[in-house]
Amino acid sequence: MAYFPAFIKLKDKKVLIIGGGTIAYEKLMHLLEFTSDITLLSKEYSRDISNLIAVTSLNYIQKEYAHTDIKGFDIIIAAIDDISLQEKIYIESRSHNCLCNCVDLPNCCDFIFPAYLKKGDLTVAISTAGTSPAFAKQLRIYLEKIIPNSVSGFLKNMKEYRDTLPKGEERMQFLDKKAKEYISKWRKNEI
Ligand SMILES: C[C@@]1(CC(=O)O)C2=NC(=C\c3[nH]c(c(CCC(=O)O)c3CC(=O)O)Cc3[nH]c(c(CC(=O)O)c3CCC(=O)O)/C=C3\N/C(=C\2)[C@@H](CCC(=O)O)[C@]3(C)CC(=O)O)/[C@H]1CCC(=O)O
Ligand SMILES: NC(=O)c1ccc[n+]([C@@H]2O[C@H](COP(=O)([O-])OP(=O)(O)OC[C@H]3O[C@@H](n4cnc5c(N)ncnc54)[C@H](O)[C@@H]3O)[C@@H](O)[C@H]2O)c1
Repeated sequence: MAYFPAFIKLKDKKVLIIGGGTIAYEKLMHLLEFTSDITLLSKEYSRDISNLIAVTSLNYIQKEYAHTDIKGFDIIIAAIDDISLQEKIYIESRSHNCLCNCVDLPNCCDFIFPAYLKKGDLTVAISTAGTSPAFAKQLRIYLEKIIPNSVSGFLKNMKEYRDTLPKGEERMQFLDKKAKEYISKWRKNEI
């Protein structure tokens, strides 16, 4: 079954990434765009992660994972190169009030990472339900090219209208017309 697309507010959520290699770094870079309350736990850290730790105030613990290390975290990402440990962490997470993502085991994921692009307040997220992460990535690259950067300014104006115009049918029609006009200009390469 496909995954329900939702946008999660990470404010006040404690995130734990277990693992300090290539994939942990990728997940970390994506999460850092949305929250800074991230703790890393790993036996060893890659050069990229070590460099980041040196210049930011990321919490990190250098140790082998032990049962109960996930306690107190709301979101767990098991990014170790040990599939049986990923499964153990997932099973353990069932008795905690948290969401778990295991990077090798789609069946042991309460949520999966989409490929996404951000332009101002626009976020476009792409999932293939785990069928082809490579395709999700390439589609993201394509959409990044075709979605105009001006969309962030356009959305700022739309926010201003919503904040100032009185709610109701008239405002709804006005906003719909503005959105339609923007997309129509975009399609004619006029922006
Ligand atoms: C989108 C993206 C987001 C991100 O990482 O934040 C993401 N994977 C990305 C890249 C990527 N991952 C892989 C390749 C190699 C080519 C290929 O296999 O296609 C590439 C391409 C590359 O790196 O170039 C290999 C891979 N991935 C998973 C497995 C395990 C398995 O499938 O069993 C294996 C096999 C490992 C092995 O080889 O053994 C699993 C998952 N990967 C997901 C997300 C989730 C499903 C997303 C969806 O709905 O499609 C899910 C289920 C879980 C999760 O990670 O949350 C990010 C692109 C970001 C971007 O650039 O925009
Ligand atoms: N989901 C995805 O998008 C995706 C994409 C490609 C690969 N993968 C999978 O992700 C996994 C990780 O890949 P990688 O390239 O980051 O590996 P890596 O070897 O670069 O990193 C593994 C990290 O896990 C740490 N680690 C291992 N066992 C540990 C333990 N018991 N306690 C604490 N830390 C421990 C290591 O110290 C290391 O930092 C692989 O199994 C790979 O198949 C997932």
